Amino acid sequence: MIQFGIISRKFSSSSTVQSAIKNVTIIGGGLMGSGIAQVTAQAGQDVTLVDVNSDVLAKSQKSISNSLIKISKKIHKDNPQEAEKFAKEAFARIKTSTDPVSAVKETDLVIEAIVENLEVKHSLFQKLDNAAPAHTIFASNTSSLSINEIASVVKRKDKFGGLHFFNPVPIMRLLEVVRGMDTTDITFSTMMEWGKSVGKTCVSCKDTPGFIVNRLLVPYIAEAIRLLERGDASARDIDIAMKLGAAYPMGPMELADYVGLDTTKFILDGWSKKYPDQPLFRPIPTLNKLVAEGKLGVKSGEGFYKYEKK
Ligand SMILES: C[C@H](O)CC(=O)SCCNC(=O)CCNC(=O)[C@H](O)C(C)(C)COP(=O)(O)OP(=O)(O)OC[C@H]1O[C@@H](n2cnc3c(N)ncnc32)[C@H](O)[C@@H]1OP(=O)(O)O
Ligand SMILES: NC(=O)c1ccc[n+]([C@@H]2O[C@H](COP(=O)([O-])OP(=O)(O)OC[C@H]3O[C@@H](n4cnc5c(N)ncnc54)[C@H](O)[C@@H]3O)[C@@H](O)[C@H]2O)c1
Repeated sequence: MIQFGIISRKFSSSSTVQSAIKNVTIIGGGLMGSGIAQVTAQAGQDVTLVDVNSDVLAKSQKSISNSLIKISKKIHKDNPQEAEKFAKEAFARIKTSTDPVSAVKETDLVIEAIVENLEVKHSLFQKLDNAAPAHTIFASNTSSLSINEIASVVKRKDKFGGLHFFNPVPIMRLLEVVRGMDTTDITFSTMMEWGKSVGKTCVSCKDTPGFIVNRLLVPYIAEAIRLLERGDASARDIDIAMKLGAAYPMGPMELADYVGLDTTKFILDGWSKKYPDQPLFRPIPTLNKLVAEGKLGVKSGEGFYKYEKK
């Protein structure tokens, strides 16, 4: 049975966070950014969700609205009016924008959830560093890049860290909070407290490839794709095996489709370039072919499986 951290937790942020973080800007309105915006708004904080693509923002607003309706019915299961009010109020706390620079002018925390590419993240953070107030904390939701390398282009390295959420953000209860080499104690504790304030259980990890979860999960997914590639078992049988034999909620092929095959490929490509001697990180022709064909998993309607387009 899935347990909702957000339900069992009272929506009272700790006093430190209440005074430090009132206004949060999420850059990247895709799969992860929309979920992060939602949980932040559910916790009573004001959010600006930014994407360069206004169509993405429209799609995100729709998915946030649907998700909020489901979640609010669970939180207020005996009170439909309260449920409707909760969903409405949370939705109203989320503004959208296509301009990252103006969106960070009055924010306390920026969480970046754009494409998994170091150069693109650098270019964004350089612009934001000049535009955001001095007190603003910057965090990246990167799956696989080094927090120190992302932070290398900003002046506020002491106010930079990793906040790594899991998909689907409104449901998954974990948040990995990552300290860079220059992250100060106050920045780190504010990030931990903020994570708790949005209903997540926080674990901390050094700035090491994949932090905790992805260092274990990505090689596992990669090995599953290699098993398929060798013709040892079908995608369906690999998934059934891991669900029924290891009690995983999704099999590795389903999970790769869910995470996004492009994101999975970006992670492996980055790691194999950086650690060429590690066989677990080597590129996988089957994965590369699917991505080249635009088969990115659930979000594109096809990956290892076919999906109804949303
Ligand atoms: C790569 C990155 O850096 C890191 C990562 O994110 S790695 C990926 C981590 N995520 C995972 O491993 C996810 C594994 N999968 C799961 O936990 C589950 O399959 C799942 C929670 C996604 C879906 O659960 P499942 O029982 O299979 O399906 P489903 O019945 O559709 O959903 C369960 C409940 O969650 C709800 N739900 C699912 N997604 C939701 C969302 N986004 N918002 C609100 N509710 C949602 C459903 O409505 C359903 O509610 P119900 O029980 O009241 O009907
Ligand atoms: N997919 C997952 O399961 C998952 C889980 C945890 C972390 N992450 C990480 O989160 C980040 C986002 O992943 P996602 O799956 O949400 O990707 P996504 O492709 O769904 O969304 C990324 C969004 O960023 C937007 N974007 C790109 N450049 C931008 C810019 N300069 N300014 C503003 N918006 C910009 C794109 O238009 C797109 O909508 C990546 O770093 C990824 O590694 C992904």
